[in-house]
Amino acid sequence: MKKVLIIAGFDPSGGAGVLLDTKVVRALGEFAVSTITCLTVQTTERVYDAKSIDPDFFEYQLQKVVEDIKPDSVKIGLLGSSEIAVVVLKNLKRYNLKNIVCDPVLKSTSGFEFCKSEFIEFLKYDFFKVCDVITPNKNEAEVIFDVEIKNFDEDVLSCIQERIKRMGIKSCILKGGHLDSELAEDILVTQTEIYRVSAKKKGLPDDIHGTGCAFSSAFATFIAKGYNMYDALKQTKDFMTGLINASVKIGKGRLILNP
Ligand SMILES: Nc1ncnc2c1ncn2[C@@H]1O[C@H](COP(=O)(O)OP(=O)(O)O)[C@@H](O)[C@H]1O
Ligand SMILES: Cc1ncc(COP(=O)(O)OP(=O)(O)O)c(N)n1
Repeated sequence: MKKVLIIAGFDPSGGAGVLLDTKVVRALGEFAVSTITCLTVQTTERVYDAKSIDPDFFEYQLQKVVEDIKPDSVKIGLLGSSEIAVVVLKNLKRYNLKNIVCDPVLKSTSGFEFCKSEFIEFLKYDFFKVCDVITPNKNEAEVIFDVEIKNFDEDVLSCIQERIKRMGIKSCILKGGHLDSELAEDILVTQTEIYRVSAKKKGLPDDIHGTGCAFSSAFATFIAKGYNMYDALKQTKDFMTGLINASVKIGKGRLILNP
């Protein structure tokens, strides 16, 4: 059995964060171990607050689990503070962890700002370099690459490809859930290739909660299974389409995924 290390935040409603991530890994037949970076007060309607775990305590948690269980891939979700991000970066290097998939969660769809500007600079110029792939949505990609995105046209993609080379980022999957289009298109941009997958969009762009968390966990699981990036993306897209089509309403707010 493959092991996927989840480094992410806690959403008590189960619609995002480690509760969803671990369900995704399990649904794909592999084993998730999880470390929690921060706690949120959150429902299917919105994020109310977030509080980081003490960085030393978080590091203790991470080191002990990694010394016990060697992961086949790592999914990084909400980091929540520069202090936690510094600890994660230090330990990714220290334990020489491989197959690192980072979902750069900056702001919730309901508008809650998870991080400050100096934290974003740290991610851009120090953290992303050690990741094998980052998976920003439209809004995150605009902040990370300093480019306005109305759609994924050739000009936008070549601009992003040029920036990932300049910033030393190995590869990036641009997620198109928030674009105003009939298709939900996701694009893998490496330093040399551009590869697209798409599916029909269900409902309105922001109707479903947790899609970014599920996407990055599924992708990390397919990488742990040994798929290359292109096949992992195809598999992830099929898995996501099934999950999204079966999304459920369990609270007063957005639909959630139930892997
Ligand atoms: N309404 C939708 N219909 C179909 N696919 C969607 C929909 N919303 C998001 N997706 C897909 O879910 C995944 C996560 O994308 P996105 O919602 O953009 O990320 P995030 O949750 O980080 O904002 C992508 O594969 C995207 O194409
Ligand atoms: C604890 C926690 N982690 C991540 C998110 C963001 O979830 P995501 O799937 O990226 O996007 P939205 O559901 O906000 O559209 C979160 N809300 N909480």
